[in-house]
Amino acid sequence: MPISDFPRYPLTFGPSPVHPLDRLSAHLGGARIWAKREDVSSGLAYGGNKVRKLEYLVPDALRRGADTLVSIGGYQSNHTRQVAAVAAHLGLKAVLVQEKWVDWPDALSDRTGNIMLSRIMGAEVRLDPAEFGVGFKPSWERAIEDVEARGGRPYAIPAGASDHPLGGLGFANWAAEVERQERELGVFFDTIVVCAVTGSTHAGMIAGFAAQDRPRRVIGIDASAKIEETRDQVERIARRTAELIGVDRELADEEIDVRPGWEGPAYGIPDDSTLDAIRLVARLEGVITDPVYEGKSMAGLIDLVRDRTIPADSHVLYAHLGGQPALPAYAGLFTS
Ligand SMILES: Cc1ncc(COP(=O)(O)O)c(CNC2(C(=O)O)CC2)c1O
Repeated sequence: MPISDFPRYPLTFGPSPVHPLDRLSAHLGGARIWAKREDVSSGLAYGGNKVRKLEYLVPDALRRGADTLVSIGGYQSNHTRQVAAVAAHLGLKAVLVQEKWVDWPDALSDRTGNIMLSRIMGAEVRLDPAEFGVGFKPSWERAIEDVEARGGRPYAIPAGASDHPLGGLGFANWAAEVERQERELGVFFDTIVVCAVTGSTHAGMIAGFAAQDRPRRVIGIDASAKIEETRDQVERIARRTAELIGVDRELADEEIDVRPGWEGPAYGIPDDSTLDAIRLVARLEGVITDPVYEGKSMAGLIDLVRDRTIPADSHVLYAHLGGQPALPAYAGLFTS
């Protein structure tokens, strides 16, 4: 059924803003670059892309009578922080498993940034030594069982709210919102660039745009350093979401477009291109990106515009998905 028929619990202030990045565009001398700002779309603890996804999971959780949202991420997960915020907003509890996804030499990485915010919002934060991986983890399954054992009613939200039957709907709806904003702005974004890790942001966009008439490229920039796993996750969720919202055709293989935007050694570790991208867009536009996610997708965007993979006559829309609250955990990178 069409995306508009799915129950949605509004958690944003309305459509996220779309605005041009004219100084960055001029600096690169190619395509006209615009940004759509999920980082300033909600009043819930600095927002971000997961609020969009949770708009479609919350009705399901409330319908099931859940009293505790249970999710998982790394120590500096933006996703679990957003789960904590939505739980607080709804009067629910939150149990968050925070695994050691990043071997980062900052002593405060499990006590500042996102994880600090989750504690301030009253979430039960469980540190776990397990390494990076976006699949279903034993630590998360134990947390669900523990909530049940103490008489609670858990609602299980996987990493990034991605590998969930409703995980792609948030950004399928985002695609419909973009189409409405294009009419208001009098522009058509032939290319979208978005960061991908657990995959349902990119996947939802692919499915949502496939339901529209005009074709466009939706390029995912992998930030996991496990690009084949990311591509598989994006493809599976995109096909499942397209079927769910009634797209009347099969997605073509080339619509699952995931690319490496950086050459870092592992998830959560920024490389020089990431740091260069963070500083460039901050100094040209006053727009802040982070070393784990958006700095990498911004690095990918810059490369694609510079090498004209995105043609000079394009209008490209950069999806800014948030991530700034993790910056204090990487403060050592920005001492000058
Ligand atoms: C700021 C930001 N930008 C992009 C992404 C990637 O989105 P997907 O997981 O939907 O692919 C995240 C995810 N973050 C995860 C988290 O635990 O925070 C799910 C990995 C993100 O937080």
